[in-house]
Parts: sequence; C-alpha cells; structure tokens
Amino acid sequence: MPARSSTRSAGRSSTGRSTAVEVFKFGGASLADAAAVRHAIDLILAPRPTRVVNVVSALAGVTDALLAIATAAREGDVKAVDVAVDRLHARHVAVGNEVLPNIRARTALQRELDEAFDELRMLAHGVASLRELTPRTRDFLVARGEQLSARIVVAGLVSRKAKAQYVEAAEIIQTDGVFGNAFPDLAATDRLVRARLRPLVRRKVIPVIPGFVGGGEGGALVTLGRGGSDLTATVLGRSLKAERITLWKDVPGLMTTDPRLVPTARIVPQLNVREAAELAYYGAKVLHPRALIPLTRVRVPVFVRPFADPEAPGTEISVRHTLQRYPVKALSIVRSQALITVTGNGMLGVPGIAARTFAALQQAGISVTLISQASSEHSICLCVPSERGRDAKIALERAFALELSRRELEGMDAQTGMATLAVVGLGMAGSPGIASRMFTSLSRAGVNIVAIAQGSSELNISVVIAERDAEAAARAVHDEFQLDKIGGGGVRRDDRLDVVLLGVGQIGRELLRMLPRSRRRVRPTVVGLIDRSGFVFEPDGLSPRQLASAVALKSAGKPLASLAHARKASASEAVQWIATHALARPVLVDVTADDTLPAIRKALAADMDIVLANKKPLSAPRAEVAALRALAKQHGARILHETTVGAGLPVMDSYAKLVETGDKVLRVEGCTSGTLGFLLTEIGKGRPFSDALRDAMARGYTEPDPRDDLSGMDVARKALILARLIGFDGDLTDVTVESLVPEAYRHMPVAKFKATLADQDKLWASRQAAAVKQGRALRYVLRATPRKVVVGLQAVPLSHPLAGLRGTDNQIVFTTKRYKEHPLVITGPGAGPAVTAAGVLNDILQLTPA
Ligand SMILES: NC(=O)C1=CN([C@@H]2O[C@H](COP(=O)(O)OP(=O)(O)OC[C@H]3O[C@@H](n4cnc5c(N)ncnc54)[C@H](O)[C@@H]3O)[C@@H](O)[C@H]2O)C=CC1
Ligand SMILES: N[C@@H](CC=O)C(=O)O
Repeated sequence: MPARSSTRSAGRSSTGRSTAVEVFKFGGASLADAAAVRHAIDLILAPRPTRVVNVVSALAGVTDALLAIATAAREGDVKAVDVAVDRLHARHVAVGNEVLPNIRARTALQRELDEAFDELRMLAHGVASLRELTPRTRDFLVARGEQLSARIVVAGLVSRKAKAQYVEAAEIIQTDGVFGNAFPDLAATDRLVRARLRPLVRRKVIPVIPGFVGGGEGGALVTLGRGGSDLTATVLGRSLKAERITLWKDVPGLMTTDPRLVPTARIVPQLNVREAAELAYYGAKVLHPRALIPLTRVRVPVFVRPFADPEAPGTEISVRHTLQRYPVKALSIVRSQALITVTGNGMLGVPGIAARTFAALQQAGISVTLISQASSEHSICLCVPSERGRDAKIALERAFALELSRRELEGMDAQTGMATLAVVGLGMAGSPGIASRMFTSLSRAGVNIVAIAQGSSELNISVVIAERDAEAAARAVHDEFQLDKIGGGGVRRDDRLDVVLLGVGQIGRELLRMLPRSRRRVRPTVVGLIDRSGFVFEPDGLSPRQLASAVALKSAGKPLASLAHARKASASEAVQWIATHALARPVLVDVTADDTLPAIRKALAADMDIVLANKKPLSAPRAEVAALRALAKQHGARILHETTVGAGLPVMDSYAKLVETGDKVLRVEGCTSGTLGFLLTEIGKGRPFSDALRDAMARGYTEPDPRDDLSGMDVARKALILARLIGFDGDLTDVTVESLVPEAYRHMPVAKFKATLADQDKLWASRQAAAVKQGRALRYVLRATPRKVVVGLQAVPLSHPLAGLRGTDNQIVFTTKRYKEHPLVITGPGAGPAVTAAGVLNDILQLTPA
C-alpha cells in the first residue's frame, strides 16, 4: 500500500519524541503452521516508522481442540483427554522446532511448552474426576491456545535478535468478568496499558499478547467470545491511540458479500465503522461483532488485510465515508433462520406485548436476529436461529397462554428454512428509492419477501426470505447495486468516465487543459494523476483547482508527491491502489515515455481501458505485447493508441477501417517523425541544426530525450507498431535503423548532449549540402512490410511526394489490396502538444457512451 504520512502518536517517549504505534493482530487461520509463524515474524520485523504491538490468536484449529478436551474432561473421558493433549503438545513443539533455528532456543521453548501442557493435562484430569466443568475452568483451559502461540511467536522474534516480550493479557485487558463472553473494561484497560504496555513500547520492546483473553474478578482468566482476538486488538489500539490496527486475516478484506454465494463479490476498499459493525452483526464472519465497539469514539482506523498477500490493501474501516456513489456497500445473508410470528387483534394498542415477547425469549436464552412489527400492531415477526425456532414458539406460547386462551392472540407461528438478507450502507440515509430498488430486484429474481425490517438509522434494510432463495436473492441485490464494481473495475455507468492520467508532462498537461472543453454528453472526469514521484487521487474527480495546482506544479518541474494529499508510490502501486476504488468506466491514459508495462498490466487486471501516447508498451518484445493483449481480452478492456503513430492523424483509425471492411494492408511507408521533419525543413532553409533542434524541443515536438528522435528509435517504434499490425513477427531489434546521432554523443547524459548541440551543426549542414547538390531533399523514411522493417535517412527527388512535406508534417502511405495502384495517403502535422493531446482525447472519447 502506498505510504501516507500520519501524525497520530501514542504518547511521548522519555526523550520527548512521539512514539507512533500500530497494532497487529494475527488470526488463527493465518497462523496455521511454522511457515505461517515465520511469515508473521517477517511482517512484524519489516522496517516501518511505527512500533508494533502484536496480538496473536491460537494456531489454526487449536481453540476447537481445547474445547473438545474440555468436553471430554467433563464427560470423564481421560483417555480422549490424553490423546488430544498429546497431539496438541506435539503440534506446538513441531511448530516451535521449525520456527527456531538453534537447539538452545528450541530447548528453552520446549521447556515452556512441556510445563504448559503438563498443567493443562492436570487440570483436565481434575475436571474429569469431578465431571464438572465450570465456566471459569473452561475459560482457563481454552485461553491456553493463544498463550502458547504467543510464546512461540516471542521465541521466534527473539531468535531473530529482536527485543520481544510475552505480555500476559490478563494483566492488561481488564473485563467485566463474564466467563466465555467477557467485555473489556475500557477505562481500567487504559490505565494498565499506560502503566505496563507503553513503557515497553517506549523501550523499543516488541510486545506479543495473547488475544481473546482478559482478566476477570480476582485475577481470573476470562475469554472474550469466539473471534475475540479482534476485540483484544481494537481495545489495545484504542488505549494506545495507535496509528492503525491491522487485522491480518485469511481473507482479502471485507467483501461486498460472501463470494461463495456471489462469485463477483469484491473487496470493499473502505467502510465506515458503523457500516462494518452492522455487517459484522448481520453475519459477515470476517469481523468479531463487538470488535468495533471500543472504536466508536476513537478515530483509530482498522485495516483488514490478507496475511498471504501483505502488499494488498484489504479494507480500511474508519470514520471516513467514501464510495458515496454506492448507497449500498455490502450485503450479508444469515441462513438457517426461523421466522416467528405473533398475530392477533389483542395486540392492538396494548402496551407491553413486545416487551413480554422479548423477555420470554431472553429467559429462554434465545437471541433474536431481526424484528419487524406492522404499524397496525396486528403482528410481530422476529427471526431466531432455526434450531431454536421450536423453543421460541413454546416460550412465547407459555408467556401468552392467557391471551391465547382468550383468543386475543391468534397464535404463534414458527416457519423454519428461512434466511435474512441485509443490505448495509451509510449512503442509504436520505437516498430515496433504495428499498424499492432492492425489492424490485428481488421480485425480478422471483424471490418472495416474507418480512421486512429497517432501522431508523437507515443504515440497513433487512428482509426475510426462504433459505432456498438465498443465492438468487444475493445475486440479484448485488447486481442491482453494482457491488461487483466496488474495489476496482469499471462501473458501466452512462454518466461518467474516469480518467487516470499517467504522466503529467507536455502532452498530459495539454490534455488536462483540453478535457473540460470536450463536447460529449459524458465529459471525462480526471480522478487520478500519477508521475514518477507518486499520485493524487480523488474518487469523485479532482476539482478544477486541484488540477490547476497540479499543472502549475508540474510545469515548474516539481514532483506530484509535493502536493498536499499526494501519496508516494511507483506508477504500478498507484494504479493498483486506485483500482481498488469504485470507478466508472476507468481508463488509464499513459502519456509518459517510459517502460510502463507493469502499471498497464495492473490497470488491465482491474478492468481498466488503456489509452497510449507512449510507444514503448506496444514496441516491447512481442511475447510481452501478446500477453498484454491477451490480458486486455480477458478483462474485456480496450487498448487505444492512435497517437503512437502520427500524433493526431487518423492512422490507426484508417488502418482499422481498411481491415474491418476486408482489405489487406501490404506495406506501409512514409515519414512519421515530426521532429525530423521540422529539423530537415529548417536546415533546408539554412538554419543551423542546434538552433532548429532547440526550437523543436521548445515547441514540444521531441521526445523527452531528443536523441530518441535523432537516433531513429522513435520512428523505429512507430514502424514496429505499424508493421506488427500487418503481420511482422519481429521485435525492435529486428528493425533496421539508421541513427543520425554520432557515436560519441549517443551515451552521454542528456543535459550534456543538449549543451553540445552546436558541435553537430557542420555535420548536418554538409548532409544538407550533399542532398542539394543532387537536387534532392532529405527525409527520414520508414518502410514496413510483413517481412522487413527499415527506417533511415533518404535523399528523395524533389518531385517525390515526401519532398513536399513541411515542418512537422507526417505522411503515412498504406498500400493495400484495394489501394494498390493509388495508395491511401494520410498527411498532416504529426507532432506537438496540441495535435497529440487532441488525438489522445479522441481515443478517450471513443470509450465514452455516445
Ligand atoms: N510530443 C509529441 O508531439 C508526441 C508525443 N507522444 C508521446 O507522448 C508521450 C509524452 O510526451 P511528452 O508529454 O512530450 O513527455 P514529457 O517528458 O513532457 O512528459 C512525460 C511525463 O511522464 C512522467 N513519467 C515518466 N516516466 C514515468 C513513470 N514511469 N511513471 C509515471 N510518470 C512518468 C514524467 O514525470 C513526465 O511528467 C511520449 O511517450 C511521446 O512519445 C506521442 C505523439 C506525439
Ligand atoms: N517526437 C515525436 C513525437 C510524436 O510521436 C516526433 O517528433 O514525431
């Protein structure tokens, strides 16, 4: 992820400097084996400006194994306990041995593990003798998983010469003491973090804390509920006022929905804390539902990132509200629900019916996932997990026995085989028509809605549907709100086309000036600017003011990264970052003169179209170009490059029209260098080479290094692009090129070359004189056939059409099956910012809807 400077700090160090902290949490599914533990250690030790406090879950599957040991113990099955303890013990030792490089470290860790498992076995045997498993003992047993993985991670860090320390969670995270589902006492935890954790961080110690565990009354160990390590991380992040909290998970981020249900589900790049909390509550398994509670008043962003791909940005959860063009950002489905309906006229105007309903369910220990009441008060609907449907019905019948006997209530109905579908998004508030779009899409998919609920916060709308319809419903709603476009890819909307400009040089700046004047129903919106230093990006479009200051800055030769809100990144990092946002028909416009293939590949992979003025990507080795075209095809993206030959002249367009109508181009000839055309015209008038070239540079005709023009390489690239169209199967190295740069000037720094131009004046004057003597004109000519490509200087008779070219005029001559005796000729200015930017703009406009 591209770096962005940050100012939050976790307090002052003894030296008075601020100590910026971030919290890492490694999930159990990530910590599967020794390789994974080593990977976690690499991530912790990677250089960064912040200090890292680490929270670890148990190794994958260990919590379940510990729960099974607790159950076996309660049932008195000592044999099963021993087998399971031995297995877990051996697994931890094996992981430790693989992680640690030397015997001494291994022996020390093994001693700790032996002690821990002896204690575990003793405790489980005690439970087995008594056949009683108290919630306190259960928590004590289960907490061992996190404690052990933390010990292994610490040992691994120490073996890599890091100053790491195991920190007992119960000594830091204070809770309300509820066994099995404790919630942190935030104020008490703040105090302990200040007293015990911060000093370690200031001393540059790397703390490793078992997640999921806290301290209860009298120092008892308690657990925070399944997935509670997320909560440990957010509580610590809050108390430490961390820069950020990163939850390393085995998923790529928070998705628009479960990808097993909807294969086009995407990663949501950013969610507001309220949206993420809502999603977690409505069954998105990635996040612990209570994990975000500590952050409601504290602005610490949380990143859910893939452990397997640490470069990927994942999902940011913060107080920001971005992606505003998506009123709905995600949807979740909770399966296996029972819909309980309480119906009857006796409910009308009678206070307390709802209260008694929920009290009855609470007493039966049944959690309610959705509530809906018709305003007529004739019925209350609620959802509970399917397996509790019968219990819920019985509990309610008992609670309302009197009303039922008097027929004030008609009855209780429990309908199993249901699912709830909830759509979530802050943008729903105040956007009319969201519910109607949702219901219409469901109706189109043939899905019957059984009940509806919407909170007054308008953060979500939930519907109850038959479970068998869950997949069709999820797909329909996902499609309706275009959620497959969140997190990259082009939203095929009719009213926008988002431009990401790679290169803000002469052509780029001219294009930015021209874009607002384009006359199409859909005017392209510039959302991103990228140069070598970094990028600026605004998903809703950079404002005219932002664009003007970027143009002014670049004209003054300064890097984009010096702008406020800019991020430092390479071009491909920038494209990757930008592509994780929801864009409308995004197009990457490459107006650099660099090897930009990596950035272009990233863009294509994110379904972006490409417009090139840069010739290098298409004159790369043929295998790379073929792969690029294949990638474009795979993603349904287009690569347009009219200006790579002839600037604004319709060269590619004419070629396409010829072949589309069944013609075959046999050869292409002509002059395609504006710079050389201008130079030779001016020298022909008696102007010195150095003077004419400086003028060409000032007018924006030349490549950034004018030797690209003088050496013939720029023409060779154009020739190769044309030749490949007509079947030439070679590379740039197969093009015969005549260079006009004397050997001594070919490799010197460009600045020195520009400073010594006058040295070549005589050489050019004599070339010109020789041509005049023969009654000819000098022209730099290309000739391309499917078998051969040659570019070089020629003295053409004055009667030759090429001799008539003036200034930057290019001429491209297509000899085709149809245009054989009289070839098709395209002539006109072939260089300069205005004509080139206009050509680029034409390509962009081709991508807009008519
Ligand atoms: N000048 C002309 O008449 C024509 C130019 N072209 C092509 O247009 C392209 C741009 O030309 P100019 O604007 O004159 O060049 P320029 O040198 O003025 O601008 C190039 C810009 O690209 C940026 N850049 C270079 N490498 C980059 C990278 N790796 N990542 C991000 N940004 C990078 C530079 O910082 C600079 O701002 C060239 O490829 C040229 O061949 C095509 C047709 C005509
Ligand atoms: N430098 C090039 C610009 C267009 O491609 C030229 O002079 O033709």
